[in-house]
Amino acid sequence: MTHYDLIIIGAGSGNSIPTPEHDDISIAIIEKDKFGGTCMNVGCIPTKMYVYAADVAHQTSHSQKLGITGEVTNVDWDSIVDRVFTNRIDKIAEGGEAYRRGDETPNITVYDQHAEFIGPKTIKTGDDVITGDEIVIATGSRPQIPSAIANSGATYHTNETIMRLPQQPKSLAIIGGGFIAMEFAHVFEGLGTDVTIINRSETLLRWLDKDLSSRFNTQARDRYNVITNVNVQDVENTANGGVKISLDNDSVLEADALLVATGRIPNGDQMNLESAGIEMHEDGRIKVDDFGRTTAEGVWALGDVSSPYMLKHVANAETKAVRQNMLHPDDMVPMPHDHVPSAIFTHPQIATVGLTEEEARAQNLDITVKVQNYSDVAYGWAMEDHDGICKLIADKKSGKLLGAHFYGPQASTLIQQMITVMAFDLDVRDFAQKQYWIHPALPEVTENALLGLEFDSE
Ligand SMILES: Cc1cc2nc3c(=O)[nH]c(=O)nc-3n(C[C@H](O)[C@H](O)[C@H](O)COP(=O)(O)OP(=O)(O)OC[C@H]3O[C@@H](n4cnc5c(N)ncnc54)[C@H](O)[C@@H]3O)c2cc1C
Ligand SMILES: NC(=O)c1ccc[n+]([C@@H]2O[C@H](COP(=O)([O-])OP(=O)(O)OC[C@H]3O[C@@H](n4cnc5c(N)ncnc54)[C@H](O)[C@@H]3O)[C@@H](O)[C@H]2O)c1
Repeated sequence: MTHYDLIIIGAGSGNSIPTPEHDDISIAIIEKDKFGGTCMNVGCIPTKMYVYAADVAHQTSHSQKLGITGEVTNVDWDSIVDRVFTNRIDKIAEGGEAYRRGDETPNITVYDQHAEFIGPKTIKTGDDVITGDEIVIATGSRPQIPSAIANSGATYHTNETIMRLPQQPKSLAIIGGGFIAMEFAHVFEGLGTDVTIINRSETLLRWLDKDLSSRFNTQARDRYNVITNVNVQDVENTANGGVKISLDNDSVLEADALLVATGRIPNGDQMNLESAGIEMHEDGRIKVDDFGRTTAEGVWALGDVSSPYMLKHVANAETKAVRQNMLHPDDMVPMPHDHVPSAIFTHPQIATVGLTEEEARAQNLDITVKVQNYSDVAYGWAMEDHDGICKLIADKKSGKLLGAHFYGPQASTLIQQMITVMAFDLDVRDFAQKQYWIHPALPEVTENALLGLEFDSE
């Protein structure tokens, strides 16, 4: 049995824990799959590389409003897969593992089998049993598959396989109406696949502010075949290599491929945590306190396996906090969960931070709300954009921003200023007035939205 000063389970965000400050301690990193984890290998980064290709293809074939007639005459799926994986992602994952196994980090030992606890601070991985003074659990999450699909025996894909299909499907059925479903719907339709979205509830992206979700649902229904208020009852493989999907409204549809995007479950349930005194919430997340400590002394958790937010920027921020808290127990920082933003890289982009109008009203807050159209500013005219909006919600008395929601081109970039306003607790009246706004750039939509808020003191 080998003992380490620190054991890290999971080389997604966990691989960023060791810094030069750890050079003098012995560390084990246990990663059963690829270094880089979900974000690098099957999540944020490759999906956005596909999204970018889809953005370009979509814009090419939708430029008539600019007086340009474009046509996408060929999508070379193999070259897209190569660009993303062979030429970039796979090399980075391999390089990351080689670095940790190599001479530059001699204090680090890599194990490559599944890890589970067999007692307090004691882990079995493959044939090895190792112990650690401190342990960080950063084992992420995995796709959740509805039992009707899992038990059907039919072929289905998740984010882990869909981007590496041997060829682009002519038709794709997607189950789910959340982040992953909407990003892949755009990717595949943008590249020329017929996309059908099958959703359990009426509304896609239903947690969005209503002004955004209603726009999105209208646009999605124009672009995709959207079937809502249904559950999948059964799936069968067809003779031609596709799938036949039976729904509980008695309809049946066929597609070349099926993507399941119905949420993710934290991986703590696969780690025999009880044997180590590590407790979980009912929803499967490992319980951690404000500083990332689990219920077992010396054991920490971060990222999707424990966080209320399954987002990479949150996992990164939690990694920094846990690193600080392990190294400096007298100067601990709380897990950073204030004003967590997110962006959905579908078409159009959607980005959001803080409260929706519905949430603010449910809390009886005294609010001022402004919805500003992209089409009200000069750059919106340049883009001929008729759908984009910036919606801001602020406290009527204090001038503090409570929520910001962008729907349209560059939403994920435009929102950054509003994240800054919230993080630094700025008064939006000052923020609008006391800086230049480049003319005629797209942030003028934010400037105008800010100027349109009505405060009590005015
Ligand atoms: C398709 C998709 C797109 C996404 N896009 C975005 C985005 O655009 N922006 C964003 O902010 N977030 C995005 N996310 C979410 C983001 O990927 C995750 O929040 C983030 O990767 C979580 O990091 P983590 O370190 O907690 O887990 P992971 O990166 O999943 O790392 C966990 C690692 O632990 C390993 N592991 C698990 N169990 C064990 C075990 N028992 N023993 C040994 N090793 C184990 C796994 O193999 C994995 O490598 C996306 C997710 C998906 C699925
Ligand atoms: N751009 C980003 O930041 C990004 C992109 C992708 C994923 N993510 C992260 O990954 C997480 C997982 O993404 P996701 O899209 O799988 O989850 P999600 O929670 O966003 O959406 C899940 C969808 O599946 C539906 N659903 C759940 N169970 C179902 C069932 N049994 N049958 C039918 N439908 C069902 C839900 O109603 C919902 O529409 C996200 O919540 C997000 O945190 C982030």
